[in-house]
Amino acid sequence: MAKRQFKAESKRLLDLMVNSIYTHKEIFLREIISNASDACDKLCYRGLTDDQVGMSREDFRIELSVDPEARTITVSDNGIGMNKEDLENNLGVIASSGSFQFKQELGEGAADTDVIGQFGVGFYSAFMVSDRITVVTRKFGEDAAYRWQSSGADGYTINECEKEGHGTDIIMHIKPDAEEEQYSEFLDSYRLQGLVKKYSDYIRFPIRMEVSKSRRKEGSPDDKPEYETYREVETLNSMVPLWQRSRSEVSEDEYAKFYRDKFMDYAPPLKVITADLEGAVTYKALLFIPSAAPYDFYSKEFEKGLQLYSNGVLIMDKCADLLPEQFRFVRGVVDSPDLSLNISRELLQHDRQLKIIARSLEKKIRSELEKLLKNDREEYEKFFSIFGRQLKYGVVADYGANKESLQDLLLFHSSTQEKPTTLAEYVERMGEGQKLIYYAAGETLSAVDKLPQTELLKEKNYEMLYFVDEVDEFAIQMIGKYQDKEFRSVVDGDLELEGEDKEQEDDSAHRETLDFVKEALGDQVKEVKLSKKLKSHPVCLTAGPGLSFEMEKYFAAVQPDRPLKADRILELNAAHPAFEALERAASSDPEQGKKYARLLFDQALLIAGLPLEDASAYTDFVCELMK
Ligand SMILES: Nc1ncnc2c1ncn2[C@@H]1O[C@H](COP(=O)(O)OP(=O)(O)OP(=O)(O)O)[C@@H](O)[C@H]1O
Repeated sequence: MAKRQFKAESKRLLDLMVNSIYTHKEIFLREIISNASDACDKLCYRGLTDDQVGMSREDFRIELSVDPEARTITVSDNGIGMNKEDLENNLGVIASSGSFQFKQELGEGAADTDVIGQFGVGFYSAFMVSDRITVVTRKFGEDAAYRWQSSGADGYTINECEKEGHGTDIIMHIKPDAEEEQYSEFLDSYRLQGLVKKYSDYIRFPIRMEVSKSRRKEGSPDDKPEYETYREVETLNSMVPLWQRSRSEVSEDEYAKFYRDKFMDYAPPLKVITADLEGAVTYKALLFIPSAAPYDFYSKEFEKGLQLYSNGVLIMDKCADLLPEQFRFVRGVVDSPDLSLNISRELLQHDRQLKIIARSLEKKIRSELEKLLKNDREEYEKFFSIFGRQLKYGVVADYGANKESLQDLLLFHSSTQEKPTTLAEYVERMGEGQKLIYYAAGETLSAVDKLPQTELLKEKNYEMLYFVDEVDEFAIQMIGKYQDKEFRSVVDGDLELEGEDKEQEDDSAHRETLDFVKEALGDQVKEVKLSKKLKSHPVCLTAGPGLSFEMEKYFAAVQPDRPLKADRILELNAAHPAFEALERAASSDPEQGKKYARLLFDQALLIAGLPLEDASAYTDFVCELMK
């Protein structure tokens, strides 16, 4: 038969196929196997209403064979098969193929390789690894069989031939090795087995291949065992995906094994989440919260994402769009029959469906965490110690778009509680007169606990949240108010305690001293005032509203070339002997008074964990006092 030409557009798609980058080429097997599975499905479906078929689900199979000498890989199925007309219509027209339409939507030259890597491109992907493809096929219920052959863009031929039984053999003639592309690797049966496991493990018909195995020779002595290789047909795929089975049928051990194998984790997951939705979109999801953070979790290198399947066939290994940032630690799989390997059905529609799935997963994960918090506090605390920081980042991200949905999942250390507390629990413990939610931030719990600014609140038995994560203050500022209660930094803010005001009057009694200190320190401090918070300590530093010291430290670390500086307000304890000494020196020996002012300021910087401007001058002066 004369050679027939592909439609003009088809040639362009073939070009795209052949020139795609190498790492994506391995998906050809997935595509060919998916087609074989579809063909089995079609006949199986017909068998439901047509007695002639005489086959049930168990009778279908897909066979994979490889001939390294002839350089061929063959995928055979006993599905519906094709007649001449089908071959013309299905394998002669690539223009209807999904990736082609997609490429047209994107415009010339756009993201070619990603299209191929992430989505199905159908039968023609076999040309990425083959220089010739032969299809031998016989349609169910018909006598004639046909051989379709093509070497790519220059067209194809169809001839009648012999074939026993219905179904299709796809014979791929693998390209010779090129400089950078070792096509021969696909002729290695281990490599093919690996590809089936990776992409087609959940195809619901057995994918069988004759494989080499080794066994001990019968009768060989124990002390000198001899081995022989033999060939055996093996089913390569596990067929039933765990996520298709209902939760009650699967043991925790099975989930744990699946998780470890699939996500290469040595530890079992902290929590298993299953979701099964039918409606506007239908999907099943099997998600895991790991019991340890991957080493690169809080770095830019970490890639979030869920494995995306369409009816058991892997479409994307890490689909980032399915996971919101705050839950980026979740691993797992999502399978939706609504997503096709073929992206032809308008990419936009896919996008919309992905979004619906993502939104539904977000809700599901959140409600599972809420349940865990409510029902198994210990386990939740464990979870929070590993991934809590990510939830706080989630509060801050996107200008606080998710703060309401996340705020009740947060835990903080508390000055009065042994275990971390939620905001709701804190508010419930608040006394009648307490208007604000107090917090203190610092580098470690013990450093925060020793901050002089916490003295007064401790004395009055007020509870404080202790922040030691750099993101804590940002998260709290983003939340703004919780149950109508404002947050107030013990370190930086006015505590607004009842009966505080009279101390304010005393300021005037020491006005001269305070002005003296301000003048001595100049622009280094914004204000010098008497403290309402200090009890036994002589001095502390506060930042006032806005940027806090912990935020200043954060910015110094992440953008050292553009540091942001918090205001420095020096608070002095008028009841402390050090203040009295300062006051005396200020009037009798101003030079000495200036040194005292500097000394107290440096001490305040040290307590706040801020760098001293001149550390050696500070130590010199302390030594001088010791003389
Ligand atoms: N093994 C097979 N048995 C029967 N028909 C087949 C087989 N392989 C391919 N076909 C036919 O050829 C058509 C084209 O296949 P192709 O893989 O290019 O696209 P598709 O399967 O429709 O979409 P996708 O891009 O999702 O794979 C199929 O729709 C099917 O009708």
